[in-house]
Amino acid sequence: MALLEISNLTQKFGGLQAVSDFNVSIEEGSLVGLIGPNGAGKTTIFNLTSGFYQPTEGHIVFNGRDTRGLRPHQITGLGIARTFQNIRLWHDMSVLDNIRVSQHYRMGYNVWDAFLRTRRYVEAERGIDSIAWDLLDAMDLRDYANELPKNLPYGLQRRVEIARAMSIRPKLLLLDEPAAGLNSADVEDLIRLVGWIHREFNITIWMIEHQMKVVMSLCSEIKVIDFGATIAEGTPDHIQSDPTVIKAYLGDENI
Ligand SMILES: Nc1ncnc2c1ncn2[C@@H]1O[C@H](COP(=O)(O)OP(=O)(O)OP(=O)(O)O)[C@@H](O)[C@H]1O
Repeated sequence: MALLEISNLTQKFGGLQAVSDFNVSIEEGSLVGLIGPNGAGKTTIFNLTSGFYQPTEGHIVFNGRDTRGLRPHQITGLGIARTFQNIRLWHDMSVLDNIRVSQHYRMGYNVWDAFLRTRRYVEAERGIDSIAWDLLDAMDLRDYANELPKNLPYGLQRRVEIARAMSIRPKLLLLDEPAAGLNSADVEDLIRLVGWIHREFNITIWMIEHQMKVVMSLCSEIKVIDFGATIAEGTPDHIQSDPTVIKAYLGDENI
């Protein structure tokens, strides 16, 4: 059984059909790309998968469970973490606190435990700290633990955002254009980082990306959409030479 099974997914915004009968089956442990021209519906598919929108039609089944009706934090609880096209960090909290805070949804203590500083509270907080420091070490961020993200270069902010997503120990990591806004050295770092995370944590990754270099170096399979519908799928080599894909990106006159 696939880890993520999306069938007949359709999303309408008023008269606009942003996603149209979209299907995908993502196997556990794979690293899969989702590409397509601007406005093709990629982020909408991620927003549906992570519970930000409820689909007009269709089903999203994650780890055997239909996610319809679940709120984003419940979907996070099932093991889906994501990053955003425009980095979303708490810029006035330290890097360490950004990573700590995302784990609180599963802290296992209530407000009275926190108020009375019970053993349950102290142990849960210790666990959160230890995961956060382990991740900072693993992702070469320890030196920046006490910095505010807004004071870091963009490439490091992206790294912090990925570390924060990883702090919930997801089964599936959704990366929405992780290379957006990065310079070429940072793109190389990102390729290394995502490849390393995939291997080290044996995690399933689904990635939207415009930079072909990133997609082609990392993904074993790619799905291409245009106007909300799948137009091609296959290996990077197959996709690169598919005339339908070239036409979608460049228009008829360039073929
Ligand atoms: N909340 C919304 N309300 C209305 N229309 C929306 C909404 N979200 C997305 N759309 C529209 O749906 C279409 C698909 O948008 P989406 O952001 O999913 O595309 P995308 O493939 O991620 O594009 P890009 O590569 O530029 O990020 C676009 O026409 C967009 O304007």
